[in-house]
Amino acid sequence: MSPATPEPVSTRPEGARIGVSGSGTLATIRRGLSLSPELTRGFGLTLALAGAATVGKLAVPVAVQQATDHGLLAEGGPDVGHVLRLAAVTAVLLVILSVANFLVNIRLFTAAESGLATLRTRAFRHIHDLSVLTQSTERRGVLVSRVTSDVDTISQFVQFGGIMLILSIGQIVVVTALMVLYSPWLALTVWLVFLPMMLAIRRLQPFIGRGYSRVRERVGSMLGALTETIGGASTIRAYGIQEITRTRVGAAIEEHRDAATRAQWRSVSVFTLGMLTSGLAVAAVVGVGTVLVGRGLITVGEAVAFVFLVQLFTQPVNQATEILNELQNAVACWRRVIGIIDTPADVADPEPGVTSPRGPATVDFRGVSFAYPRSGRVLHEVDLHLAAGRRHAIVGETGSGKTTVAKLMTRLQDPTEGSVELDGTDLREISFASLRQRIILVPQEGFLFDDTLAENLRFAAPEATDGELQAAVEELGLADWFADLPDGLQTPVGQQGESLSAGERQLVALVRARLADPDLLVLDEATSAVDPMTEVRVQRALERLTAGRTSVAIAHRLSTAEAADVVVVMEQGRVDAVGHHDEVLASSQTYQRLHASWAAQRKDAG
Ligand SMILES: Nc1ncnc2c1ncn2[C@@H]1O[C@H](COP(=O)(O)OP(=O)(O)OP(=O)(O)O)[C@@H](O)[C@H]1O
Repeated sequence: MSPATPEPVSTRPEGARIGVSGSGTLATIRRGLSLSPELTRGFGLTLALAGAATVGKLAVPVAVQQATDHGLLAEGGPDVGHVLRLAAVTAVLLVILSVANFLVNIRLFTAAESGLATLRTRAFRHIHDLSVLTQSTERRGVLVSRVTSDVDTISQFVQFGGIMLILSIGQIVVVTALMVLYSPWLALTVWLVFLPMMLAIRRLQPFIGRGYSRVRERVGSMLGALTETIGGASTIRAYGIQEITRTRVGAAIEEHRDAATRAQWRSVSVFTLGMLTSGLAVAAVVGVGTVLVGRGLITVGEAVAFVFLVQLFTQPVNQATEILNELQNAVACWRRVIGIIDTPADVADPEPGVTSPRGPATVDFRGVSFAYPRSGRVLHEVDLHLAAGRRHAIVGETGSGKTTVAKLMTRLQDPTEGSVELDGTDLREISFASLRQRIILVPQEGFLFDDTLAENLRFAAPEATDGELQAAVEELGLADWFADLPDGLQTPVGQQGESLSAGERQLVALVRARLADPDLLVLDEATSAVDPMTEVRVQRALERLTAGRTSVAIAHRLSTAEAADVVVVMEQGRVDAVGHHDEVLASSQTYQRLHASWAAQRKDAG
């Protein structure tokens, strides 16, 4: 089999896709609650307060019945005193009920906000623990939407829905009990009118739930499309592809609108059904109630109280349907957030991890093969030794596996087969903290945050004083560049460093690496051209940075390969040759080809 042919390999769950939890509704709620313990803390008291408030709602219909039967229609004429006393007691009860309601709301808000902040933090931290590869299987916007808008939806449900669902059911039971007490026949009438609607809603529920799940997915895709477009604004403008981009974003927004409209349609239909049923129930109560009063089976007060009771019955029935919608929606979101938390961190911090002692670093690849998910092998049984304190350059055609080697060396990914060792210890056994002290990857485009230069440098050494930052700059021979900056260390770098030139951003990355002071420095050499003055500065800084340190550069320039102590030539996922520039130039046809093409380019440029 030729090396270029992808071989089927049994892969570990490298870069596992971030999925959606597949557990059932109850299991999802249970898991969701266990991930945010604040949600259930003190729930008993909240429930008791809410229960008292619910029972308190019966005060009005009971007072109406009592006032009618024993006040207005009292034997011997209306008893105003009795009615006023009843009104006073009811008013006091209503004040107590309002205070209880207020406390319930405050307690729910507080619990929901702190519980969901915990969930957000957990999900966010876990995204960070996932391998770069896993992260890149999802569009960034989709992940953002899971941590933000999905958690918001859960929050809406948890704040009101959860407890309201319990209370609504409680209210239906309590109201039914009072109705049966007043008149079993009228109670039966109300239930008979509502029963078909309740059954219909049960059948419609899954349908509504699916609608909301689709809305959540579309929110994620829409955010994904929007963040990509905003992040790639300059490329879009440069290639004049605004129209295509607008169409893509437009399509995502349109799909969301469509899904949201459908979901709302379903939910409004159920709501309307509820309204219609409650109207019919009142009509039925008035009709049947009049007959029953006429036959002397119930009192006038009881009949009037029933109109209020129907309302107290309708409200939770309608509310319960709405809350069930919200529940479906929240469970869909919970599944998505739990999906993040349950995605295995395939590049995990070992427990307990070994601390690798500082000092000159050697690296060994032993029979390393690697396959990306859904790709064939891209590295084939690579054996490689990198000697301490030497400058290495990895060269090869595009796609030959240079970056993959760098990712394995820095443990951004683990090998599918074989092992990578640092001073004889498998990288998988070394704690992240120790690894990050010893190995640093300087990417082509180091990420800069929208802050000052000093704060961006401090990402490598949070404790560093301004003096130490300044010293690092000087050590790399960049004092002249620094002197040119308008505000020195306090110069703002702009969003993603856009206020600096590409070359200056490379310099910042090198100073960061100097501050981190690793034993092994892995450099993805920048391919973007910079002005000659900055180029000289970059080269000078690189020379100083790599002096006496084990370094590996993914070399895109002939000069880097020529200046290295050791050149590693990659060819279609295998190591083709290792040696000094002169040696590999003599022995490797791949290197000869690369060299010839570089030399031609240099001649053209000159
Ligand atoms: N995330 C990924 N998923 C699937 N395949 C990938 C992924 N990243 C890289 N590859 C494939 O792995 C192979 C090696 O890629 P790698 O980036 O290591 O090559 P490279 O030599 O660094 O290339 P370049 O010089 O263009 O950066 C290529 O065939 C590439 O298409």
